[in-house]
Amino acid sequence: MEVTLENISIAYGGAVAVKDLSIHIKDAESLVLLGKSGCGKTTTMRSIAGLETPVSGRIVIGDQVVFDSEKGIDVPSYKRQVGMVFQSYAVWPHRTIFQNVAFPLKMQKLGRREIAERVAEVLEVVGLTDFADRGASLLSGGQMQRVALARSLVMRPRVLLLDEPLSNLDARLRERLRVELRSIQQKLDLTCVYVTHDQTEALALADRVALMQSGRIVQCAGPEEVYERPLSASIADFLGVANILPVDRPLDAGADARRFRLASTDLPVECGDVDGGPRSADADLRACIRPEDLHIEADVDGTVRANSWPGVVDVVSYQGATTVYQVALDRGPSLQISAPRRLQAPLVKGDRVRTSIAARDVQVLPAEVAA
Ligand SMILES: Nc1ncnc2c1ncn2[C@@H]1O[C@H](COP(=O)(O)OP(=O)(O)OP(=O)(O)O)[C@@H](O)[C@H]1O
Repeated sequence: MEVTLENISIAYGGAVAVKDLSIHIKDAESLVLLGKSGCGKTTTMRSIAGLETPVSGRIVIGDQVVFDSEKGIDVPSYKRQVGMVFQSYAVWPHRTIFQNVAFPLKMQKLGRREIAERVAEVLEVVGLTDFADRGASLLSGGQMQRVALARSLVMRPRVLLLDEPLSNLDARLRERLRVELRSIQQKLDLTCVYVTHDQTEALALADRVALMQSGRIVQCAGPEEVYERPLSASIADFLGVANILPVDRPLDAGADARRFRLASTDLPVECGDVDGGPRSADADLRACIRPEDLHIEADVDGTVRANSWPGVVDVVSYQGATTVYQVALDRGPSLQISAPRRLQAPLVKGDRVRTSIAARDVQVLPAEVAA
């Protein structure tokens, strides 16, 4: 079922939490709202469920207008046929899994046989068929979250809203359930809106990621696009690009829009030719460099070239599959470099090294997306 938000604004007292937000979610699409705490993700999602009343705008689910500030339409939450799964499972410990999942259908006064069939169907989807008669207090966190999911799915919602549903689980379980959730969403062709501040989770679960900052969507695209081509340095930062370095234009840049130097240094840097390079009108520019794109090797000559800078190893942190180095560049900032474990002649703190990067792996971006 499609969902459309048009010019939604939501305020608490005088403070605006969501600003003139518009987005169209396609049928069977998984849209992830991603952003820092307080950016308005939950508030946006709750407005779809009818748990927040926008001050202005329009919300349409399928062909039903569920909210329209101008026409005074505000369909109550229970009539919107929207399912919700939260961080806390809200599972009743003294009931069996079957009873937990059957509860909303009982409230709808469905017949015994239909309830049994529908519960069996969703327990199979979430992989809990063999646990139907088990008391909910005996479940692990991951199983409880699956019960909560089953209880939402059993209502056959038109849209499923998930608010950080995995954040109470340990890292390994979270990874597993992430893949399971994605598989269930695709198998059932569910339209989902998923809220998280975890970028890995967002990329893994999304058909499209909507990045939010201060109540606005600042970029909305497929996970690969968002990861490979963030629109601003602050988005890149949020997506885990560890080296964000202010840059200036060199005096001799001439017509070459790809040439810069790291700010307050004489270290030249060249970026790739993505979309013709950064616009010269953008004043506050940052070079965004991923630690895994930087190359590190022992150095003897100490010369400075474009994208090839000498420095000294400050920190070595062995991390299993990779080793992370912090290198203080000569007359420049520190860089974080992640090197594959086997390709490396051992380097230790205090070693003189050269760090280099291909121009295509340097993105020069404005600090923020223009408001
Ligand atoms: N009930 C409320 N009363 C007053 N202000 C609120 C209320 N709920 C949210 N806010 C404010 O609205 C803004 C957006 O909050 P929201 O919960 O949507 O952010 P979020 O991105 O989901 O953050 P988190 O990841 O921490 O849940 C925040 O500044 C928050 O303090």
